[in-house]
Amino acid sequence: MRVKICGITKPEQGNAIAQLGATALGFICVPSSPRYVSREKISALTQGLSQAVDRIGVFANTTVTEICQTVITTGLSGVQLHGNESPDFCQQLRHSLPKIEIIKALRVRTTQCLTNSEIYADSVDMLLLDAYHPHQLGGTGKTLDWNTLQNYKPCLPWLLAGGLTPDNVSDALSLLQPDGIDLSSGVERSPGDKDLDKVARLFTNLLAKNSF
Ligand SMILES: O=C(O)c1ccccc1NCC(=O)[C@H](O)[C@H](O)COP(=O)(O)O
Repeated sequence: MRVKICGITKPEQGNAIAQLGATALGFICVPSSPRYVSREKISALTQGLSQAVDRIGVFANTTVTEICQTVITTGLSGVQLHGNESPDFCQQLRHSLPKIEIIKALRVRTTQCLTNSEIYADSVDMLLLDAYHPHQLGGTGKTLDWNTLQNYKPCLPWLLAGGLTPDNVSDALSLLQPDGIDLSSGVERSPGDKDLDKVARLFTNLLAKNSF
């Protein structure tokens, strides 16, 4: 199972989290986020990382040009679209960056969002389900209603996000079988400052559940 830890801002924490077992690290490229990192910062954060670890840039409601420039200057391996990007936008991006993984995040407000996820079938590689918050795009610590996701069988691989912590991840994975999980605030001391003890506990709990 993929384990993505998002909102990395410190090189020593990114390296330690990769060593603990994360298969992907996420870098927030949304300027309004407290976890925002510039292109220069992303390059510094990814410099010593093993090539086996995916480097995902998280964008929201920006342009294809901005995303392409960031990917090219930093060497990101994937892009997560966390705003209101349409399938058409995702297609344009895929055309411009054919070798880059594209993850479309859906902030699930109603079960209709889950049905609508099919519209991305031909334009992205993976979906990420996150909790909806009226004023924040991501990193909210809010959980989804896992019960409503029990019959969710999307056409694409998917990541479960939203309020996951070392303590609740086993419960989530008892109910759901995502292709991976994504955590941010549940393994932090404060926004952008990851707590390595919490990350270690996450992997211990995943191993105990045979999910990793
Ligand atoms: O984390 C942010 O600050 C953020 C800001 C703007 C867009 C997306 C953002 N995060 C995206 C993520 O992938 C988070 O990991 C995801 O929302 C889950 O966060 P959490 O509920 O804190 O685990």
